[in-house]
Amino acid sequence: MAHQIPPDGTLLPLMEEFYTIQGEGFHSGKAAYFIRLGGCDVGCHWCDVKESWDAELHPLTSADQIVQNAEKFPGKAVVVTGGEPLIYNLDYLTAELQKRGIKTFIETSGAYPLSGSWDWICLSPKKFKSPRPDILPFAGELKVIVFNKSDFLWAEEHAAHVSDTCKLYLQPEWSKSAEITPLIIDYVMQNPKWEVSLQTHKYLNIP
Ligand SMILES: C[S@@+](CC[C@H](N)C(=O)[O-])C[C@H]1O[C@@H](n2cnc3c(N)ncnc32)[C@H](O)[C@@H]1O
Ligand SMILES: Nc1nc2[nH]cc(C(=O)O)c2c(=O)[nH]1
Ligand code: SF4
Ligand SMILES: [Mg+2]
Repeated sequence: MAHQIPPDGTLLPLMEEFYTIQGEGFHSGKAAYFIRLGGCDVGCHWCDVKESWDAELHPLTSADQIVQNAEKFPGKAVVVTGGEPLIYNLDYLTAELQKRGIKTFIETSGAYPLSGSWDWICLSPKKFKSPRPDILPFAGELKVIVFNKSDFLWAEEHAAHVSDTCKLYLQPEWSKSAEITPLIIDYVMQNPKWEVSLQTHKYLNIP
C-alpha cells in the first residue's frame, strides 16, 4: 500500500533519527539531532544514502513524536535531511521545534517548494534535478558537491543567484575525494570566496 501522507505535515516518513555532530558545511563540528526523511527522486548516481530514496520503506511517524525525541538531547539544533526533505510540508515540524527553542537546519537539493521555518538552509544543488530558482535567496550556505571539473562552473552559476551573505562551499564527492580534493584546494586558493567543506563525520567514524 502506498503511503497516504497528510498534506498538513503531521505524519512524515522517517528513515532514521540520531544525535551526532554536524559533519559538513557552516555548522560543522556542532552537536545536532538528525531527522532523516525517506523519499527522493533527484537520482544523484553518487548519493551516499540511496536507501532513503523509496519513501514506502520508511514508516509514517508523527511529527509530535519526532519533536519529543529531539527534545531529549542537550544540543538544541536539529538537521532535517533525507532523502529530499522538501518533498514534504515541513511547516508543522519546524514550528513545533522552534516553539521549544530548538534551532531548525535543513539539508536540501532545493528541487521542491520551500516549506518550514528555518534558522539555516543548506542548499546543495544537483544537475540531475535543478533547484527551484525561488529558494536560492534563502540559502544560508550553498554547498556544491564536486564530482568532476565541470562542477566548478555549475557552482559559479548558482553562486550568482544567492544572497550576498550566503556562505559558499565546495565539497568533494566522497568516492572521488582523493582525486578531487586537490582540485578543490587549488580552486579555493584562486577563488577565495569559496571554502572547502569535508564530510568530517566520515573521517571521525560517526553517523
Ligand atoms: C544525502 S543528502 C540529503 C539532503 C538533500 N537530498 C540534498 O541532497 O541536499 C545530504 C548531503 O549529502 C551530500 N552528499 C550526498 N552524497 C554525497 C557524496 N557521495 N559525497 C559528498 N557529499 C554527498 C548532499 O549533497 C547533501 O549536501
Ligand atoms: N554527521 C553527519 N553530518 C551530516 N551533514 C549532512 C548529512 C546528511 O546526510 O544530510 C550528515 C550526516 O549524515 N551525518
Ligand atoms: S538529492 Fe540528496 S538524497 Fe537525493 S539522490 Fe541527491 S544526494 Fe541523495
Ligand atoms: Mg550524510
